Amino acid sequence: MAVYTDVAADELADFLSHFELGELLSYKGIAEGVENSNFLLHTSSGYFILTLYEKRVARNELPFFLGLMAHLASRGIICPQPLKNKSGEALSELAGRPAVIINFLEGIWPRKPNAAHCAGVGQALAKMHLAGRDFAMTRPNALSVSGWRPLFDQAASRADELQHGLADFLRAELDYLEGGVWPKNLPQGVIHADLFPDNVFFLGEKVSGLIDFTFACNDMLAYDVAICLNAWCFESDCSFNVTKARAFLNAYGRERALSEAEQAALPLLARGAALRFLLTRLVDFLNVPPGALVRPKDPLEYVRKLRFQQSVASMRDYGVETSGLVA
Ligand SMILES: Nc1ncnc2c1ncn2[C@@H]1O[C@H](COP(=O)(O)OP(=O)(O)OP(=O)(O)O)[C@@H](O)[C@H]1O
Ligand SMILES: N[C@@H](CCO)C(=O)O
Repeated sequence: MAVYTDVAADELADFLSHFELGELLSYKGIAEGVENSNFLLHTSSGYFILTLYEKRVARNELPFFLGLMAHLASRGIICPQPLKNKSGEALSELAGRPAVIINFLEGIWPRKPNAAHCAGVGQALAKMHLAGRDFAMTRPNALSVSGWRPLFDQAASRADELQHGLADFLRAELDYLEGGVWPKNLPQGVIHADLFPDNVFFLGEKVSGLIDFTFACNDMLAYDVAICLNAWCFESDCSFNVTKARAFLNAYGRERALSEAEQAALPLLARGAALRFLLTRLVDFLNVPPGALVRPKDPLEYVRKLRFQQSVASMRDYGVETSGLVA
């Protein structure tokens, strides 16, 4: 459960008195997520989500996330909307943390995504990329290549506690990706940067909403595709599923065709994406704050995914003939 910061009932009731949300009936910490503290609120007006932003989120970045959610919604993307308090502000403070209340989205995230879910997320991701084109604010990706070495340095001395040789494996991959191979001239835009299954809600096999824009930023659009390829197209034993990859990539390509350069770069971007999540998971695994209610995610899952991506030569290994996707 991700609750790093506890909130007392009287403190919450006082906070809610600044909103037009009626009376607090009950609230509970949400048993999912690893980044921020989330609570489900039940008030006399309905259900809402309260997020207290934690370590990886700087307060001055919150207007970007909140503005993006409003922008995407105005372009037809279903995502939570921040609620304004009686003073007209969406961002306030609770228990010493930046705090936002958002509306509750219907749907559930898929515990075992199938090919239809993968197609759904492919289409939704491309639509989000298109909808983000005219969003005026920008935020650099703090967790792109230059952000990985500091994570590695935090974890290197203890990495082998998880797996013998892990520190050397990570160092070699980092040296490679930092060594000038990372693409520079691919199409850029607003990316979600964390569109894992637990951030995509479905009603049946239809996407009903995207959540958690905490890592959204400006970066290569194909990097977002690579993140999803890793997050959606492997089985629980970490074997790659070409049927899911084909469904995901083709659905993405029908909304926004990947250029030849993007396709050529995808295996490399997927290596980088695997390393990025491996590193944050490793740091989190080794540094669970005392008293926090959180279930850290498995770093070794991403070792296996990274090894697979290191073996990929081209889009064919993802089960896709390039012609259908080229811009
Ligand atoms: N708008 C919403 N409507 C319904 N449920 C929500 C909403 N926002 C969050 N949740 C619930 O809270 C959980 C955690 O939310 P979220 O993914 O934003 O947290 P996080 O700590 O930032 O997670 P992550 O580890 O994915 O970065 C979600 O899996 C979902 O169950
Ligand atoms: N989606 C991330 C956690 C949130 O950043 C992971 O699975 O490692």
